[in-house]
Amino acid sequence: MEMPKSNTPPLFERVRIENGLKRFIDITIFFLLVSLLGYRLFLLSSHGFSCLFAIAFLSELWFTFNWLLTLNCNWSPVRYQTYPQRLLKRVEEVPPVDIFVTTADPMLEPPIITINTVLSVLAMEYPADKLACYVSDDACSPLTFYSLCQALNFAKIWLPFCKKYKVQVRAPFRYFSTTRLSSNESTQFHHDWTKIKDEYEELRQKIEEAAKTITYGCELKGELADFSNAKPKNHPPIVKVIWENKEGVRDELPALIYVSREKNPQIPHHYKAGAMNVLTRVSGVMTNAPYMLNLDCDMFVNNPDVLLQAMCLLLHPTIDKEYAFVQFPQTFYNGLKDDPFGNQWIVTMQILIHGQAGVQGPMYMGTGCIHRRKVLYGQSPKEANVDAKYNEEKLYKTFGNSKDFVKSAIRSLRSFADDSNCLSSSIKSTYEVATADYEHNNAWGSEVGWKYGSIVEDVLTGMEIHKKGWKSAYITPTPPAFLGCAPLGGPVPLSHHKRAMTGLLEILISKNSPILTALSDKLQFRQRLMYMWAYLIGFGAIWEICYATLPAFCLISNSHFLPKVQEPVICVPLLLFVLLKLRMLLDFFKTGQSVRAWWNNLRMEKIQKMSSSLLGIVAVIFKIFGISETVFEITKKESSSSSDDIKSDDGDLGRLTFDESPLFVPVTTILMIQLAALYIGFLQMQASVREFGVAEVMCCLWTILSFWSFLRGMFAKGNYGLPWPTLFKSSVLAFLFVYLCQQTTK
Ligand SMILES: O=c1ccn([C@@H]2O[C@H](COP(=O)(O)OP(=O)(O)O[C@H]3O[C@H](CO)[C@@H](O)[C@H](O)[C@H]3O)[C@@H](O)[C@H]2O)c(=O)[nH]1
Ligand SMILES: [Mn+2]
Repeated sequence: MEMPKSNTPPLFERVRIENGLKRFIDITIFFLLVSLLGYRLFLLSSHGFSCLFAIAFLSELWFTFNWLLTLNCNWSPVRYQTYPQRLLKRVEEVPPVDIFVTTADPMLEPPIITINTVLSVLAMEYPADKLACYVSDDACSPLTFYSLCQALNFAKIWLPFCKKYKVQVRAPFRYFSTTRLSSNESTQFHHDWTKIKDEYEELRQKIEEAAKTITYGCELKGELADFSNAKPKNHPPIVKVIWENKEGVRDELPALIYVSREKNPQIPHHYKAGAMNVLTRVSGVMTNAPYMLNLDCDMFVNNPDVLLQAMCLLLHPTIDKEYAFVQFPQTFYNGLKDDPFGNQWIVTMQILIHGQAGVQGPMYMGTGCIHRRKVLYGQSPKEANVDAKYNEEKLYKTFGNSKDFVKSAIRSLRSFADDSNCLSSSIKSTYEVATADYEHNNAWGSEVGWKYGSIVEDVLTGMEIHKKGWKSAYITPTPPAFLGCAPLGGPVPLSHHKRAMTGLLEILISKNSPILTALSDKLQFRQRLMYMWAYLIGFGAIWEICYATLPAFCLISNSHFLPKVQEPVICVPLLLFVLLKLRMLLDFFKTGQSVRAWWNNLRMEKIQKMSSSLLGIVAVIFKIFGISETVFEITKKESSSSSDDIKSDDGDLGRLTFDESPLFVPVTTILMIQLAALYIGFLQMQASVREFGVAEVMCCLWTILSFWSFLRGMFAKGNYGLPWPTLFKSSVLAFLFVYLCQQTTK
């Protein structure tokens, strides 16, 4: 525990997590890696230079370096314990919070999902007059706006119901699909429950019906008239106050505001980061709360106390100037059994991020995070005098030309509370700050707000905050704070991963790279290593691919790169292999997962490295050479939003499905290479022109086993089968590889 002593009990505790066994394993692995390097150097010096050994050496050098980075991330984990009950006794009033929900495409992100998130936000356990929910719609969709208006009507009965019965899950679709009536409850409850469920069902159907009639370009009347000429990528700003808590009533509804920033095809909009900056400004001129919580449209509030939890850290008297943001884990509700796509991130969220929390703090993950507004306005820790930093001219140069916004920014930076003003009266200023060219010639996206330059704006923005010397905290309450939806099936999980890898690598080569700014920023040394680790995940794919094709090369060209079985050094790579897999298995057991889940994650990790990471690298190379820009492709959300959600027992739900996406080509190619290598090795053995390379054969078999789903895909039909063009491209590439291997040995 690291808390200053005082007579009042603390609002939170920061507790070290013991992990002696893991440290021991990690260090052992490190020494084994070093021994392997030593062995490689010895071979290189005694046998002379060979390309094969050089590649093996470089790969192993990479693995060793990367292991040091991994070790750093896991070395000193901490967890936070919060006491919201004490907070309520201590403070007279909790501070206002602005909540941002982003959505960008009504097809990929059906409005019913967004409104469920919004409903869960409106129903949080927090004084309603302190909350305002801003929904950013990057598609300018009349359907989304219509759905929000309908959702508001439903909220008027949903909120009282939630508060009366202390409902935990306040996203209706989830609540009704996970709770059933039992005879223990009162008849009044039965009556209310059935009524609300019917109302929700009606709301859902209304939106479904509307989806058929309300489309872009159709004639719209009344409140929707503003959308008549709007095109998703070309339209003026639209800001609408759907609900305003006019009298500042505690038990009423929080404010709800719809924001669609202007889009102009000539002006870059910077995807989500751009949307977040507009939300920051619009909320600045409207409510200007000192704290901002942001959520993806599919991340609903699962624990209604989250804001109180976070306030335990943010309001703690002695550390007011330390924690810039509080991050909650990304947890998913639509997880399939045993995590077949390896994207539930359970080990990451329950183990790895605690490791990050033990240094300067967790990275910002883009959703489920509460920021201090003034930090995003560029403030550094312990920076007292705002007036000295900004003169009038500098203010406009930094924050842009809106008088009202600049005024609000000054108040934030001075930590002045804003008097509640009438939202509708500030509509005019919101239009001003939501224009597409507002950020021209000022500091938005560079010094203030969400940072531009990477499609993982979150990690970049968080790093820039850490660079100022701020810390961040990680809270993992039970039940989980927020729940989102992870992509299932087809190329979606892979393209999702590819986008992350592209974005991370983008930061590494940008001017913000923590290598370049090492002398001028306040990142702690270990925190810098942590960011390096994250940025290099994608890059590591190159070495993984080398290492996966080396054994195949050896079998084809009748050579060796690993020790023979009779040599005692074989223990080193063997032990390394076992320990690495065992270490991962221990993490899975510790988080209550099965051996199956471990295996699924293991193979998916390997598949991801050789597909999405590889293509991520390619995307970044294209960007460097100006061939194409990196794009934020929105992930398709599953819309299991009806209240009667029947869990499908379909055993094939977790099976990988394929299409002609280039993502599937590299893995298929590598798989074919392994198969060809085994076959050729076998033929040569028959002809007894060689000894048997046991280690190499084992490596090939391991890769084939990891790519089993692809092997099945080579023979399956329909969605489960690899399509002909993919098979054809891969065969050509594999054939080329085999041919080249044979050439080198001639
Ligand atoms: O032009 C855009 C593109 C996306 N979004 C929103 O961004 C969010 C995240 O998009 P999604 O496709 O779901 O991406 P994920 O990979 O699931 O998002 C993770 O990764 C992103 C980039 O690192 C972070 O911004 C997210 O918060 C984090 O959940 C969604 O609410 C979108 O509506 C926009 O508002 N405008
Ligand atoms: Mn998402």
